[in-house]
Order: sequence, then structure tokens, then C-alpha cells
Amino acid sequence: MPATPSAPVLLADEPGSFPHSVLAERHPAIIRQVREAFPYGPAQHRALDALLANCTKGVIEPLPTDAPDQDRWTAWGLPEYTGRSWFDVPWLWSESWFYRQLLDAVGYFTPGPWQGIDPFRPFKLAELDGPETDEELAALDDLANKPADERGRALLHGSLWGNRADLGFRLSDASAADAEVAPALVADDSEAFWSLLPPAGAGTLHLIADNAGRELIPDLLLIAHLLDEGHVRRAVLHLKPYPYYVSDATTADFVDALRKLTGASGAAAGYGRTLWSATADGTLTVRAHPFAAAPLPFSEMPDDLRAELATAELTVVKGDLNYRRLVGDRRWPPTTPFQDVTAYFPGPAAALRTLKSDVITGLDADTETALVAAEGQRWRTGGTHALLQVRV
Ligand SMILES: O=P(O)(O)OC[C@H]1O[C@](O)(CO)[C@@H](O)[C@@H]1O
Repeated sequence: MPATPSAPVLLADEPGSFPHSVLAERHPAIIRQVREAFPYGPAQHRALDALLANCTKGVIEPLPTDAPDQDRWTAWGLPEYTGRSWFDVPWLWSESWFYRQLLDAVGYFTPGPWQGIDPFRPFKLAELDGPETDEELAALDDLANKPADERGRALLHGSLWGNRADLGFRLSDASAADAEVAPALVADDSEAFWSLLPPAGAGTLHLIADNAGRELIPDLLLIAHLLDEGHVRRAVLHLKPYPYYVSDATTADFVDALRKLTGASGAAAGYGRTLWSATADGTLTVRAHPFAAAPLPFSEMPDDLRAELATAELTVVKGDLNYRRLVGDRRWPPTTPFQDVTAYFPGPAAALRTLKSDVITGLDADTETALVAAEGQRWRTGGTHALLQVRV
């Protein structure tokens, strides 16, 4: 049990707060953009209208009794939250519920022509095929002749900052992509990261992925490097079982990213070949556990996932949402020890995250003071700061 007393769970009930703006502004914007991106029929438009009204002014409604995921959502708290405003239940819960309901509205789960059609795919593909992705891949050629440890550090950095590539964030804040970043990490345990993964390691790396495209590609490059250089013998990549938080990576996105690498020229293609053969011989496996899209903190992970992560040499936890799930989506005082709030995790874990929500732990007091003096509370949510924290 953590020695630290708990903190209040984040709700979205305070107008002017970041969680409130996500429910009141970001979700309607996402509905609008999805609606414009597809030639949906009248039934889908009506369902999107109903969702828009429900998510902004309505209450959480029960699922139809024949919904295939009824049992799962029942276990995840639906009976407790039914009848309550979306703004009055845990923010982590209402956001997940939004994506589940959005997919339902466009027919993603319903047998028929729209089943399995990812409503975010046009945005994801535009990013994957954009010039920035090609530039990032071309830059790998400059890295190719550097010593392995230098390459490793650059690729770790690339994976960390790749977390800025979050389409949900950019869809609602177009200026976010251009904001200047603060290169110094607000917490930096990268030495601990490398000491957990020394060369000639025999273990397995788990990576809990976040976004597709320009985040997943650097994640894959890091995995390829760790396999190629013998830091780990196997890797397991945890993806989402269905589209989620706009740009979260699914198996289809993994395939697209890997094909992008193998179809590239120069060093990028080499990484692609490493990963392609690693999947073929089982050195790299992918998972899409239902809990990856659960509205709950990782402290409530089911036994099978806990047992699997317990075997990992290290679990890399990518991104803001996974950080919220790792430490609990709570108003922690920023100096709350990261080791305490992650003590429940089944093994060593490394959080690689750019800061895009209020939650933060593990800062030293001077760092917090300096951030507040410079930016008020904006540093928490602007996506311009990053951290690498390791739970040993
Ligand atoms: O893609 P990431 O890094 O998990 O970020 C998810 C984003 O969505 C949010 O959950 C808000 O919707 C924030 O935590 C963050 O801005």
C-alpha cells in the first residue's frame, strides 16, 4: 500500500477547468470532425446528434441489454454512474465512455457495412503520410553511424517527445503543435531506465503504446534498437482493442506504421526489417487487451494482465492518458512520490509522457516552484513539458 494518503479523483464538474473543457468543448469538436470526415447515412447522423446532446447536457444512460460489452461495462462501473451527469463522474471514466459511445453511434460495433471502420482513420493517415513523418525517418540516416548508446538515447528521446503527436489534443487546440517545447525534462530518470536495460539483457520489454503515427513510429524504433542491441530478448507491444482518444494505436495502426518503415529508404527500412522479422519469429508480439481501453486506473488491472506485466524486465508506459491511469487520475500534490503512487505496479515501469493534463507526481519542490513562477498552472496541460519517471 502506498504510504501517501490518497487525493481527490478528478471530475469535470468545474467550469473553466481543463477536464470540463474536454467534455464541454473537445468532445463536441471531435463529433463534428468525425461527422465531416465520412459519408455517413441518416441513422449515423441522428445517432451523432443524440450523442452530442447526451454528452453535453444529458446523463449516463444504460447500455441496451444485448450490447456485447454489457458485462464489461457493468464491471467497470456503469451501474454506479447511470443517471448521473457526464460531468459528475470520474473524468477518466466519462472520457472512455465518450469514445465507446462515439464508435457505437457510427456503427463500429454493429454487424454491417460500417462495422470496424475506424472513424479517426483519415486523421491518422494524414499524419502518417505527412512530410514531418518522412523528415523524421530521413533523420535516422544521420544517427546510423553514431555509437549504440548515443543512438539509444536519441531514440528514447524520440519516443518520449513523440507523445506530442496527439491528434485529440491538436483537433481542439490547433496552436498546440506550434507551441515551443521546453527541452529540459521536469523529471528525468533516464539513467535508471538504462540501468534496468543493460546490454546483453535476457528479459522482455513491455510497451503500453499511446498514439499511432508519429508517436508509434518512434516507439517501434526504440523497440527495434533495444532488440538489435541486445538490451532485451523479447518485446510485447500493448495496443488498443478499438479506436480510442482519437489517435490511440490499434493493430491496424501498428500495421500501417510498420509498413511505413519497411517502405522507407535508408536506416528506417532497416529498423522496419528488424521488427517485421521479430513479429514473424515471435520476438515481438502485440496485444490488444480489453483493459487497454478501460475507464479505470492501472491499479485495477485484471489478474491476467498483472501476471503478464509481472514477468517484464521493464514496462514502458507511454503518454498522458496512460500516466493518468498509472498514478491514478487524482489531484496529487506535485511532489507526491512517484514511487509511492506506483508501488502497486507488478514490476519496474518507466513513464514517458508530455504533460497534457493536470495530473503530476514526483516533482521536486524547486522544479514545481520554478514552473509555477514561469507559467502559473499552464505547464501542466500545454504539452510543452515532458518527463521520464522510473518506478524501480
Ligand atoms: O495521447 P495522450 O498523451 O494520452 O493524451 C491524451 C490527452 O487526452 C486527455 O485525456 C484529454 O482528453 C489528456 O490527458 C491529454 O491531453
